[in-house]
Amino acid sequence: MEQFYTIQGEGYNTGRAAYFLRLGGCDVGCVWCDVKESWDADAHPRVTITDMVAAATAHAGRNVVITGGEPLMHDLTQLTAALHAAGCQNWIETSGAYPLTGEWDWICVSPKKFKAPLPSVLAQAHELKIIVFNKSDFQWAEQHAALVGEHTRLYLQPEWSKAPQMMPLIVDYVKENPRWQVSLQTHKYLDIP
Ligand SMILES: C[S@@+](CC[C@H](N)C(=O)[O-])C[C@H]1O[C@@H](n2cnc3c(N)ncnc32)[C@H](O)[C@@H]1O
Ligand SMILES: Nc1nc2[nH]cc(C(=O)O)c2c(=O)[nH]1
Ligand code: SF4
Ligand SMILES: [Mg+2]
Repeated sequence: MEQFYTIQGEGYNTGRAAYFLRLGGCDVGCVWCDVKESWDADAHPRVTITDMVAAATAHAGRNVVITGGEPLMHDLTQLTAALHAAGCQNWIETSGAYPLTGEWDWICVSPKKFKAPLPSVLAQAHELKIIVFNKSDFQWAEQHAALVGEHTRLYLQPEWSKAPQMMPLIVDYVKENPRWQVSLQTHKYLDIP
């Protein structure tokens, strides 16, 4: 759908330069999704793997974030192998609703109520990033934290439109439950892609 070189705004790798490949297509249907224009894969031009790798390696950075849309609706075996061959670190942003394909250096799973994450994907997550839209999401977060590995980093990120109301609750929750960390969509505050 789109490609851009920016700073990873969210989660564990916040602040690091990364080239983003946003793949079209998602059927998860989050009511608050901030890229609904990604949902229809056919609305976007097709780009070859060769062109994606060339674009991703045309900058100084070698971190690549594959996101979407839901990137795991595509078989990512060939794309991630080509990126690795070109010297890239492959990071994914996924809801976990589809089986994991591809070779990954960092897996961020952000599970959704609208389409359940697969236990096999949760088990491989380096990072669990829960979007907090209302108070009940803390309990929901704990249910998913029980399904990830013992070393998985745990993040609570406010849904953007609810951040003013949810942020005080997230701050209190993290102070009481310090195995969780705060994640903010810092790129939105910085007004960068
Ligand atoms: C647009 S999604 C694409 C990747 C994948 N479909 C997913 O949901 O993880 C990228 C990240 O943005 C988060 N996100 C989407 N809309 C958001 C919103 N309104 N507020 C906060 N985070 C949001 C998602 O939870 C996910 O972690
Ligand atoms: N800067 C920046 N960081 C991000 N981290 C995850 C994003 C995404 O939409 O997947 C995203 C994004 O859209 N921009
Ligand atoms: S899974 Fe990701 S891309 Fe799909 S609707 Fe939800 S936030 Fe948007
Ligand atoms: Mg985004």
